[in-house]
Amino acid sequence: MMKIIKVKDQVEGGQKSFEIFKEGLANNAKVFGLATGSSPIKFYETLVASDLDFIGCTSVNLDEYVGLSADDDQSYHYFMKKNLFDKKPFTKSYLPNGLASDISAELKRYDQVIADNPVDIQILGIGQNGHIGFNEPGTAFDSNTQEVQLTESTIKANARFFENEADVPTKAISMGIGSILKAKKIVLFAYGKSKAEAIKGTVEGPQTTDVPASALQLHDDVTIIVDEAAASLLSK
Ligand SMILES: N[C@@H]1[C@@H](O)[C@H](O)[C@@H](COP(=O)(O)O)O[C@@H]1O
Repeated sequence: MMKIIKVKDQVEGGQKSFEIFKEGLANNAKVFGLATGSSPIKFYETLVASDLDFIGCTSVNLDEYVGLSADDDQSYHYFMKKNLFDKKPFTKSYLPNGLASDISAELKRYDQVIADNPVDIQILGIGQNGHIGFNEPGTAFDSNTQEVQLTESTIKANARFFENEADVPTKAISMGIGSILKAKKIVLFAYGKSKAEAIKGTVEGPQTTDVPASALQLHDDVTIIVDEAAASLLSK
């Protein structure tokens, strides 16, 4: 089932998802699936300002760029440290290793991490083309962790975080859609007009690999937090 929560802005969206995390912790959730990008930033700020703590908990992130080290300030490792882990550490935090010399061994390792740490609550953003994690259009709904070639549109969209578009890595390691769907509960954020088409496809479109997030229709506990612009193409 998909539940849509319309919010006025990212601050309100952050508060709504904070309530979901808080309730999850109170109900013994231990493993949190985390995401990067701009959409969860206000949510992380809310967590940081709160008195919740994640000692005894585990985090598992969705993805990492290939070729960036954990201390590169464009890496997702760095993003998570800066926005959350430095202030609210988890007892154990996992991300794919973007510098792994043996990528296929790294994919296996990460699948094992996911199998050993079943996610209670998964946070997601969404790409303009409907990607979740870095699962671009065409990705099978039952996919495991994989190395992905980023599409031109994703590289362009993410170029805003880099000095030059040429600096954006062209590959990433991403948890698969099948793995994402195994989370008990999923919370997806989408803000702004550039996400409206993707949200329409996710919620009202057919289940199609052309819109990776439409796979979420297969899950029974998805909350979609949207602002007015991102919700603007929904029929209700
Ligand atoms: N791999 C990330 C996704 O996990 C994220 O959802 C997406 C949207 O980012 P933003 O929230 O900044 O729009 O960007 C990247 O591609």
